[in-house]
Amino acid sequence: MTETSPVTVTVTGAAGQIGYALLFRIASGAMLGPHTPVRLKLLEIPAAVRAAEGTALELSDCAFGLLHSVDVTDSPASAFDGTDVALLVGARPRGAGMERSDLLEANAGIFGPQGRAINDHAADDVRVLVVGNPANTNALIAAANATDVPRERFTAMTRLDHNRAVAQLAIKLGCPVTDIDGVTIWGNHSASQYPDLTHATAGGEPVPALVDEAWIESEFIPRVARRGAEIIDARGASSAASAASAAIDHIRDWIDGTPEGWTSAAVVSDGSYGVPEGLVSSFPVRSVDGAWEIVQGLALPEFSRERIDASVAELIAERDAVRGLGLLG
Ligand SMILES: NC(=O)c1ccc[n+]([C@@H]2O[C@H](COP(=O)([O-])OP(=O)(O)OC[C@H]3O[C@@H](n4cnc5c(N)ncnc54)[C@H](O)[C@@H]3O)[C@@H](O)[C@H]2O)c1
Ligand SMILES: O=C(O)C[C@H](O)C(=O)O
Repeated sequence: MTETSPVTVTVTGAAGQIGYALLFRIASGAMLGPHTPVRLKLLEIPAAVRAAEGTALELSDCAFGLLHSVDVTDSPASAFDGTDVALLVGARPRGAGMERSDLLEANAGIFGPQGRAINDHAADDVRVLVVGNPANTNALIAAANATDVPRERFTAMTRLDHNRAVAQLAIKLGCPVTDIDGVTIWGNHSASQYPDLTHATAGGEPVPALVDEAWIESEFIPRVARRGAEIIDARGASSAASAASAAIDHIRDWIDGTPEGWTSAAVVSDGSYGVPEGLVSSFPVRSVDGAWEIVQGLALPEFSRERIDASVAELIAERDAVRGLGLLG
């Protein structure tokens, strides 16, 4: 017997790779816990609705005790009706000959209307995670088009980068991932991101004393920042199960609180660490009482400052490009 009322979760791009890896874990209770029933709403473009309906048939066949219902639609208004948790996964991938500005414009055509639909139809306490790339700027667009929803409800995913960084460090040190704390991803979910080990610890020991700087600069940082490309190269498709797992980690921690230490998430900047207010940038964060808080007071050596500034400069350029196209509402 379940103990709480159902939570409505909307997943866009539900027929895609990440959607397929994500939906079954949500329905099994991995995201909202073993006592919370789930109403799933799957949003797809018309051409992929049939495939999403196939996924819905499989969800039914799993006989998940927590799965209250599954609706499939191509209408953002009905997909976000009453949504408590919105996972915006569906996005337009970069095609041959597309410039970055074309990609931003194509995605604005998706995230602007979805932001407005969230504004008009979602639950008052909706939480939004943007996974579809360029995730930070797509979240900025969605938030700008949801003027009645507090901006802190819009986030973008850098938890996959965070998890990659923790895993790479644990491999290097030959320790369990659970020994690692204090890792941060700063900036954009792109190759410009800064995976920062300055404040990291392993089993309580400061990491900078355990690994040499050359490894951090020439192996760790590029490996984590370019891991997406490494996966595409090996798999012939972009990361899907690991992205789905990171999305589940992000929402679970947002609702339940971060266990100890901190994690990374792209949240709307309040000006902390000199990141311009309003940009959706990755920070060290804790979730307290159901809200993300940026961890304050970390010292930033020059090496860190330069890398954060470089990634933030890319976010500013993306913001200015979409603003120039009139896409920020
Ligand atoms: N932030 C991260 O860490 C991270 C990690 C991995 C992938 N991604 C990004 O996630 C996105 C999805 O990846 P994927 O592998 O699932 O891609 P995919 O191509 O397999 O699936 C994308 C799905 O989105 C759907 N879609 C497109 N426009 C839509 C719209 N307007 N409304 C609803 N659905 C729509 C498509 O029909 C497709 O089924 C990509 O942009 C990818 O780059 C982000
Ligand atoms: O890197 C990519 O293009 C895909 C995705 O954002 C990833 O980080 O795996």
